[in-house]
Amino acid sequence: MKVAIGCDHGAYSYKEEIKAMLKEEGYEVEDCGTYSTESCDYPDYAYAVAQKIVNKEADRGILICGTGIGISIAANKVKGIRCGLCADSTMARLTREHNDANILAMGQRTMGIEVCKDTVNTFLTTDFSHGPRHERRIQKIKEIEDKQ
Ligand SMILES: O=C(CO)[C@H](O)[C@H](O)COP(=O)(O)O
Repeated sequence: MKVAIGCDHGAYSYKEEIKAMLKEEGYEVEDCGTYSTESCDYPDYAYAVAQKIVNKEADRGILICGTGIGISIAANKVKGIRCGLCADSTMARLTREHNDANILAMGQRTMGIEVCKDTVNTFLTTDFSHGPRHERRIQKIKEIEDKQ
């Protein structure tokens, strides 16, 4: 599985730790930045990771900012992106099973690194549940996108 990862300055150290963990676990990782703690704008990295997903250059995305809020809002503006902001592995499991989320968002200023790592691992190893009710609801999300 190929994973695209991105962050802003507020989450640079977690991005580096998670990238190292994923490589150790055998994932192919594309680092979309940022590449330092210099102040930057989270929408730029949300867009970069989202483009990797919609262009099928990556299977899943991981985005991290201070809270995960801004970067998830930005990613969800891209048609075809379902970015779940998750604070633990239960949320990660449910956003895969119910929402078929293709990007996980988290916050470095709100979560511990070990919880983030568990959340990432659950997100990457949980399949969509494929129930008719979930598929119907995701179809309705797509219909909202098409109305814009
Ligand atoms: O969490 C975030 C967005 O939701 C950002 O990481 C945060 O707003 C950056 O703040 P600052 O520029 O003050 O470091």
